[in-house]
Amino acid sequence: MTRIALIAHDDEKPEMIDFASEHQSYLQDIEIVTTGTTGKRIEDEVGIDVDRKQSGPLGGDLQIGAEVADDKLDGIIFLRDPLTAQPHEPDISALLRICDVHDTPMATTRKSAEYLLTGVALEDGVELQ
Ligand SMILES: O=C(CO)COP(=O)(O)O
Repeated sequence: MTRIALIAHDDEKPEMIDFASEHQSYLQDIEIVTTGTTGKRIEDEVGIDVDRKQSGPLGGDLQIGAEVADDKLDGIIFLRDPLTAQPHEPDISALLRICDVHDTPMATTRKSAEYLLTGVALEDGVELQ
C-alpha cells in the first residue's frame, strides 16, 4: 500500500489543507502519516483518516524519520516555513538527512508537492487531474 507523509509548519497549514482538499479522492485511498497538528487539521477539515504522530516540536518529525529509515514511506510532502526559526530545527534536519540517505522523495513547496504526488500516483496507475 502506498504510504506518504504530510507535514506543514503553521504558516503553511492553509496551503496543506488546500492541497489535501484538491487531492482528497486519491489521498483517501492511500495511507497517510502526519505530524500531530497537521493531521488533526486534515482529519477535521478535509475528512480523511490519517496516522497521526506527535506534534513536530514533540518528536513527530523524528517518528516519521524512523519510518523513512525502515523504508516504509513512498514520499514526504513537508511544507516548511522558510522564514520562521523552529525550536526543533535539529529534528527537521534529521528528517531531511534520512530522506537523502534512503532516497525517499521529499517535496517542500506546493509546486514540488504536486509533482511528487503526481509521480507517486502514476506508480499506482492513477492519473491525477
Ligand atoms: O513542526 C512541524 C514539523 O516540523 C509540524 O508539526 P505539527 O503538524 O504538529 O504542527
